[in-house]
Amino acid sequence: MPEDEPAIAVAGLEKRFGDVPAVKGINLTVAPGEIFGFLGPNGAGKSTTINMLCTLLRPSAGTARVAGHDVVRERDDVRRNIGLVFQDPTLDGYLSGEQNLRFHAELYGVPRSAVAPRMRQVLEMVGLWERRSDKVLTYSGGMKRRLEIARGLLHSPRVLFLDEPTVGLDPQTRSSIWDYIRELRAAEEITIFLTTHYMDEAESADRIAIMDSGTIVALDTPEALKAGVGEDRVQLRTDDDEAAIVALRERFGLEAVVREGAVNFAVPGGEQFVPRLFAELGRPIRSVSVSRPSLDDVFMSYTGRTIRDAEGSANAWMRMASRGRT
Ligand SMILES: Nc1ncnc2c1ncn2[C@@H]1O[C@H](COP(=O)(O)OP(=O)(O)OP(=O)(O)O)[C@@H](O)[C@H]1O
Repeated sequence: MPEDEPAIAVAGLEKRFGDVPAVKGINLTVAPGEIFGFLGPNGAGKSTTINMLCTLLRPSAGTARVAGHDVVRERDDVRRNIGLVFQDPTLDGYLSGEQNLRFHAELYGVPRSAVAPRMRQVLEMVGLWERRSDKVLTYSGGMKRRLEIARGLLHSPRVLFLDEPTVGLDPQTRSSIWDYIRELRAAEEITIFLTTHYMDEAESADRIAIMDSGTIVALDTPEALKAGVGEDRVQLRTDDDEAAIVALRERFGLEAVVREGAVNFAVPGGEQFVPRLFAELGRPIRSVSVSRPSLDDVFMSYTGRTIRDAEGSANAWMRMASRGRT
């Protein structure tokens, strides 16, 4: 791959399943060595996009180049240069960790003399070298995910695709998987493209794209996206929330809602606003907290929904759809 070629370059990429436009003409470029997060609720089109980039699905229109090769015309070159860790585990539980990796090395034609040293390197990287001879069915969920990451790296790919690498894992294991992802980038200089619907995880990416209903609605660094929201979040605890909401509207022209047992609203320069709030609200205040916008707020500002609401409606839709089929 030439030095200045992006690791991933996507232009006008589309995928339709019959009448369903799953991906509606997206554009993005990922630089070599970047950790790029692809974020969005269920059904947004993340997996469809990643499947096209990995050559597992043929685009309906547009182009995508990965590691310097076209995903349609140079499929085998793309495949040789990418590693995949997908949502559904594909490890063989009756084989040891080491045997699972050997099998993969053969599939990918890793030169025989390179297999043993590389296997040790990747197993040490994910902290599984000591457990390499144990059957995979004795591993915890986090260990299995780490083994899959090691396997995805075995043939030294230029780009590693991780589709929801931490889904279903507890918060501690999720954070340790992220530690591995960051170490990996430092150690291997590879590009990492991952999907997630955990907003807190997306903070760890260099840049993120937020996808909703088949389109990219925002793409930037997490910091820039949050700064773009512009307003801070204020949580106010009072003895009479309804009266506080009326006072906020009448005195400051602010619209507030009750959420998590407190009055919530957004205002530019939240910290500077607090003294005015105490002086002018005209209602007793028990406590106030101010926070910077989160990626949840970014998602809200671009889509008008929280990611959880978006998932709720997608799930409700899927339940309806599956009832419709019976
Ligand atoms: N093989 C398929 N046939 C028909 N429709 C599909 C197919 N695969 C995906 N879709 C539809 O395309 C849309 C995007 O789905 P996709 O799986 O890419 O979303 P996602 O963002 O990855 O969601 P999740 O987080 O649930 O994996 C959805 O409406 C889905 O129902």
